[in-house]
Amino acid sequence: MIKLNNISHHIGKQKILHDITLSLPTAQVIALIGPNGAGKSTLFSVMARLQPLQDGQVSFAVDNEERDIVSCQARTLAKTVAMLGQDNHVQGRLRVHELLMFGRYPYHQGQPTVGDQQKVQEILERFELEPLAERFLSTLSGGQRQRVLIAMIVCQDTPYLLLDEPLNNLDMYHAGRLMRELRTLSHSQQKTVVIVLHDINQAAQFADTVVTMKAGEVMAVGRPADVITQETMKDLYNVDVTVLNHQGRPVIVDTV
Ligand SMILES: Nc1ncnc2c1ncn2[C@@H]1O[C@H](COP(=O)(O)OP(=O)(O)OP(=O)(O)O)[C@@H](O)[C@H]1O
Repeated sequence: MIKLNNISHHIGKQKILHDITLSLPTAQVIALIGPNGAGKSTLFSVMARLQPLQDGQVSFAVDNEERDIVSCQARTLAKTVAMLGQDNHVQGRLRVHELLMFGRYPYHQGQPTVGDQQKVQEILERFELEPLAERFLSTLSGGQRQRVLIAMIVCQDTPYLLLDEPLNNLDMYHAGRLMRELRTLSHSQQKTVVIVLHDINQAAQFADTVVTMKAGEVMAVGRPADVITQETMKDLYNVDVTVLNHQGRPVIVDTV
């Protein structure tokens, strides 16, 4: 469980997050949706301690223990939550398998073990990255680089993953593969995967829970069928949609 308690956040004089209180269940795929500028990335960076927590509390439950992000040691936090941001600058002179090994740093601290190598190999296979393993990052396409970055985050093997728009640059095949892989990780390895998505139909198809945000506030939390409605889409995005049903999950079509 992730517990967010009365989170508020300012940048300069502007209030970006307004008193967010939220409990997110364990072992689920949770989609965080909302319009540009709603505060989704800011919330993630506060949750992952990339920005200092100004107001409120954030904790991650691990083995009946609540890890508060303010008091948690850096190494413990790195074994608790991994985050993929939107702007990822990677050193181009690294090979793909070397970047994945970076994800193991909290465990090996610079001295990889056989176990770390096995983990990297497992993730290379799971994400169909073996053909790229020896390539330098600077030689990869945008989508390939994105897939490698996500694989590095998964190598970190944390119980909580925060992925900010992971489907950026991914084609239809790789987007679907990634969402299925994340669902498997979540349901079979009890990982909690929170994903910012702009593709509402991906959220509708793969999320167990959808959280909607607008203007720094959480508007709704629930199952896709309950949250992704004509009214919610109008309220969030000011678009008129038709909501269809496919195997019990909503599918939206822009009807403007
Ligand atoms: N460094 C900054 N300085 C000033 N304002 C900022 C800064 N970073 C973010 N903001 C503002 O905070 C608000 C929330 O931004 P944030 O990036 O969290 O939104 P988002 O929901 O992730 O948006 P998007 O879907 O466009 O990625 C926006 O109004 C943005 O302009």
